[in-house]
Amino acid sequence: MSTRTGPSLTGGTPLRGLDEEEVLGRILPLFAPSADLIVPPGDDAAVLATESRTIVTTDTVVLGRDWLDAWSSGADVGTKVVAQNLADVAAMGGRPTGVLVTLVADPMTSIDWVVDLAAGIAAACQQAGVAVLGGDLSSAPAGVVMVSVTALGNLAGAGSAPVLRSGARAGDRLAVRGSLGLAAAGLHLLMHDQADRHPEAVNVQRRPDPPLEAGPEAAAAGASAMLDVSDGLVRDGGRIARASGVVLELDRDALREFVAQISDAVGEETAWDCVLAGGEEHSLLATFPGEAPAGWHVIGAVRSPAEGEQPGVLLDGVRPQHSGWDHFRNGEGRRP
Ligand SMILES: Nc1ncnc2c1ncn2[C@@H]1O[C@H](COP(=O)(O)OP(=O)(O)O)[C@@H](O)[C@H]1O
Ligand SMILES: Cc1ncc(C[n+]2csc(CCOP(=O)(O)OP(=O)(O)O)c2C)c(N)n1
Ligand SMILES: [Mg+2]
Repeated sequence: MSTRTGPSLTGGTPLRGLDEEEVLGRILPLFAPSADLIVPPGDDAAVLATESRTIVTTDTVVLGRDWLDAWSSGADVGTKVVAQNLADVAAMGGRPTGVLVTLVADPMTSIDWVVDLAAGIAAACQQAGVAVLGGDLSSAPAGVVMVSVTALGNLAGAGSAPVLRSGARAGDRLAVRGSLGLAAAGLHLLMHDQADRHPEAVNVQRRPDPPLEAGPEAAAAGASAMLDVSDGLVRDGGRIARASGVVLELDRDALREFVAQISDAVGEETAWDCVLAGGEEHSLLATFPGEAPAGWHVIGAVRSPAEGEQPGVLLDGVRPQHSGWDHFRNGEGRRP
């Protein structure tokens, strides 16, 4: 059953009924002008005025791997791929400034879907005060649609340091800003045709809304390490642990409030899986040498590994069996 609103990927006029200029003519007017954009989209490259060190990151979504047409509209896909990228900028302690967008699509893809995608990208960028700098269009074999976004950002001030994954130290507090498990619960409900059981979770799966302001705030408050939770709390926590050479001790009691938000909709056991291993949340996970700033939930602590112990994540002292998301292991495993 389709729960998507908006135009479907197929139907109506296909891209192959237009030329590239006509497609761009439908898309480019949707993007808001920006005072910092010295040369806007339309020339060989854009020129953006910047004041500080530049952060740059990229993330891609693929039809069938990251969304299904029955679940998500073009605007949902555009909102999500922008959010994923801006969360990576925030997780370095920076503020996003601009995005580049590449669409690679089967020529049978509907122009109405593409315009809806661009509208989602435009709205997400406008909400975050981010300029669309341009992008690229290319065609793909039948059934393939892919959207890739590259985001730029600034560190708070000239000479200011980014917050890396490697700075967590024994004695730090581990804290999260934003929700945990909602996007995964939403995915679970969409897969089981039960979207009406938790509309908010389904909305987070379709349109994550990362706490972007909290990234630079955490940096200013002295965060020692930070990342956004894209592949699951245990998996992403493991990245901080290994990069920093520490053990992250998760406190099960502190995670119960996140489980409680979804357990009625998906059941207690699945709710724990969603909180510990659910991807696509794009909340921020950070370590702080002192008190965590207001709005952050302390969910654990950082300690040095015992002799012979590997860096990693423990839940109430036990290594959780949650592996989280991996594109190659979770993919369909067919030979190309
Ligand atoms: N194909 C690639 N070529 C070069 N670097 C890559 C490639 N894929 C990922 N990386 C880099 O590896 C790191 C981890 O990537 P990823 O797991 O996608 O991070 P995130 O979850 O923050 O998006 C990032 O620094 C990213 O830039
Ligand atoms: C059709 C479909 N299958 C599976 C998923 C689940 N899923 C896709 S990507 C992902 C994890 C995060 O994606 P990734 O591109 O690795 O983000 P990054 O870590 O690079 O930020 C998850 C849980 C989905 N959203 N849609
Ligand atoms: Mg990535």
